[in-house]
Amino acid sequence: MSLYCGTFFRRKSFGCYRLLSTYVTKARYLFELKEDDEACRKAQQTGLFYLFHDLDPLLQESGHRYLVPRLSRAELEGLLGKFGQDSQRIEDSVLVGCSNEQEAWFALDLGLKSASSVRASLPKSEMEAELGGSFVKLRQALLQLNSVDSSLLFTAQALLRWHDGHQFCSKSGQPTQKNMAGSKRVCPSNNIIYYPQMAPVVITLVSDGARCLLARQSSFPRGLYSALAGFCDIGERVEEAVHREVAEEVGLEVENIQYSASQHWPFPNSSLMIACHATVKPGHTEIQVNLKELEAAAWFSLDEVATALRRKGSFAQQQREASPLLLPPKLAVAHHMIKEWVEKQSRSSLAA
Ligand SMILES: NC(=O)C1=CN([C@@H]2O[C@H](COP(=O)(O)OP(=O)(O)OC[C@H]3O[C@@H](n4cnc5c(N)ncnc54)[C@H](O)[C@@H]3O)[C@@H](O)[C@H]2O)C=CC1
Ligand SMILES: [Mg+2]
Repeated sequence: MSLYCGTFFRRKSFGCYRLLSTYVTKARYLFELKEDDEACRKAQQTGLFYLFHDLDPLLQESGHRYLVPRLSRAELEGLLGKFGQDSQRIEDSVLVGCSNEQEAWFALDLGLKSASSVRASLPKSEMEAELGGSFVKLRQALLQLNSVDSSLLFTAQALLRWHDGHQFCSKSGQPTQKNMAGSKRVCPSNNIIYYPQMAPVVITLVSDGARCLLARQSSFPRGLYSALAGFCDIGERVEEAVHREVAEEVGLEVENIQYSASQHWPFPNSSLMIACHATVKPGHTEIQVNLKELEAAAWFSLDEVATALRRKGSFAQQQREASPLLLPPKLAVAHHMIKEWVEKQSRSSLAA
């Protein structure tokens, strides 16, 4: 195999060369690590490790941003040794990605409570002192992380949480075993395989052609409005879930459902957010808020939404300034949809 401008050439069985892009090579490598425990164990020798403590990632403050440190195998073994743990503990880690050069990345939680003494939760503050960083709640750190780091940490946290919650087979009650990469767990007594799961959620930005509908739950920060979101029911198509959720939450019927984007969202569990735009039937714009689900919902004009999008400063700052409308952070798919709607409306009002 030779490396050429980030692209691999691989000999095919019938003798000619086929071009494999860096992306394809990476995808095939990750697939191999998930399927082959020995290959994954080998990758742990040269890989890098993200650390967590009870699902909080290790971060280092740098000005107004957070950096995400990664430990080499030698550094991790040194740390474990200081806390009386041997390197076997490294096999609890889960695979979260790899570099273009096939350096595998893993996440390891050293703070989860476990009945076993070999899997003891290591003391948080002593580890922080040793590592020169802090284990920070991911939700709190969201706005100070870049999008690449946050996406990796979202995946890592979701996978670690899933393993923590699936230690036992729901049929036999026996302990399940993780494969080396952490892409599944198996019950040795009946061979049932458990795979990490995400719950599909539809999130819909409803428009009446001139305004868009935004809503808030009582748990949202003061002033924050977002698009309508809801978990898909079992057996439902995405379109059906969009129709039902909008009807349930604001009492409206929608049409012209258009897919926009998707996002993995780890809070409070792992959801696959499926973002769609939709319109209401002409003349049918009267909102009837379901107060069991929402605190308020309202139509907002292009001007109101565009002004809120342009506003700079943190949530806390905007709340202090009593901004009339706060929107979800850039990292959330809801922000992306609202921005997309503003751009489309602005283009059509210019063209008119
Ligand atoms: N990334 C983003 O831009 C946004 C993400 N979200 C996320 O979307 C998710 C769904 O939004 P909600 O309005 O709360 O949903 P929702 O409108 O379906 O209401 C939540 C209720 O649905 C029920 N439910 C059904 N299946 C569930 C499941 N698999 N997990 C948990 N609850 C389930 C529960 O009774 C729960 O109280 C939330 O986790 C929220 O964090 C919401 C808005 C924006
Ligand atoms: Mg909802």
